[in-house]
Amino acid sequence: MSTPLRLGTRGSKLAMAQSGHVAEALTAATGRPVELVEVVTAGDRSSAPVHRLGVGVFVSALRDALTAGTIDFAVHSYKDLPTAAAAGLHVAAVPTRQDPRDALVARDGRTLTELPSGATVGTGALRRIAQLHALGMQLEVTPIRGNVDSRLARVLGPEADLDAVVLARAGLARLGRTDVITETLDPMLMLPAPAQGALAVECRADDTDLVELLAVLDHAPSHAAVVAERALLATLEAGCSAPVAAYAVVAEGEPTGSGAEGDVVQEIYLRGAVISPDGTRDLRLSRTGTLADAAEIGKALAAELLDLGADSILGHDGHAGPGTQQFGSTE
Ligand SMILES: NCc1[nH]cc(CCC(=O)O)c1CC(=O)O
Repeated sequence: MSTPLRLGTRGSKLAMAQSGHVAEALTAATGRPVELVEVVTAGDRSSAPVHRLGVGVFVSALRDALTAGTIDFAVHSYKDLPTAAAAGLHVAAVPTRQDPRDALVARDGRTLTELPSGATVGTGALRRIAQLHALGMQLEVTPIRGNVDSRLARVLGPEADLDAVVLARAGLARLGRTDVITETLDPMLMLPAPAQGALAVECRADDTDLVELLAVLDHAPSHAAVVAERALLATLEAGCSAPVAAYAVVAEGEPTGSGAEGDVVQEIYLRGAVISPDGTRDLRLSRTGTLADAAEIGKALAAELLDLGADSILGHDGHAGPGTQQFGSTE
């Protein structure tokens, strides 16, 4: 029996669930045993709003452990990874992505359109806050943080103080809690975060045997979708807590004309959005291309959004943007 591979993971229920799935899948595919090693990150220790903690709060300690060699590989929620490449590290696989859409969990089984004006909706992400305001439903959007259970308790628990919360469907799915969802939100209304629902399996770039081994976990269409979404995010120079949304769908396109073999080309459809936190400015565009051009599609869509003024929404042009305004109050 070979020595177990050490898989570094955050200790939250969600992180443990997703790392456990990856460990099982790797052992099933390769026969290699995997042990989970818990690593505490700054994001776990602080209860400040995520957009105040800075990029990478959930991943830096895991990456430090990888670099130091105390773990062999790590599983991250891909949307929590900063877009800047990490020196010496490599994303060796993106497993099949979960449904990336956001979910509404509301009292009395309500859907979004059934929420009365003034209904209180909790969410921590600027992207969701912005899109909830953009609906023009006069919702009272309340910033919340914490793990999935504590967020659900704000609606479902004995001390419930909110009418609804919005959170990633993927997180609920990994915890086996999709039963509480009252509506899975249409991406045309609530476009997900870049890479939401996807995992990144990361190891040291020079650990070539492991890079090769982990590749069995990769799902090419999921990987390409994430590449397109994150190219958009990186080109906008925005982080995981910016009011930027992107969602790529990979589908088989029309067979290309003459090919006797009837080549089926995989097409990628990317939609991106930049929304001001108060919802008054809302830029949304989409674009299609081939799978091989995933990164270029993301960059091109970001360039189009910048042409429309995304910069001023993101605060890169010296005007007030998310970095310079105050959020966190009940708007
Ligand atoms: N920002 C927190 C976070 N990071 C990853 C997930 C779970 C969903 C995923 O893996 O994309 C969540 C919870 C949420 O957004 O509700």
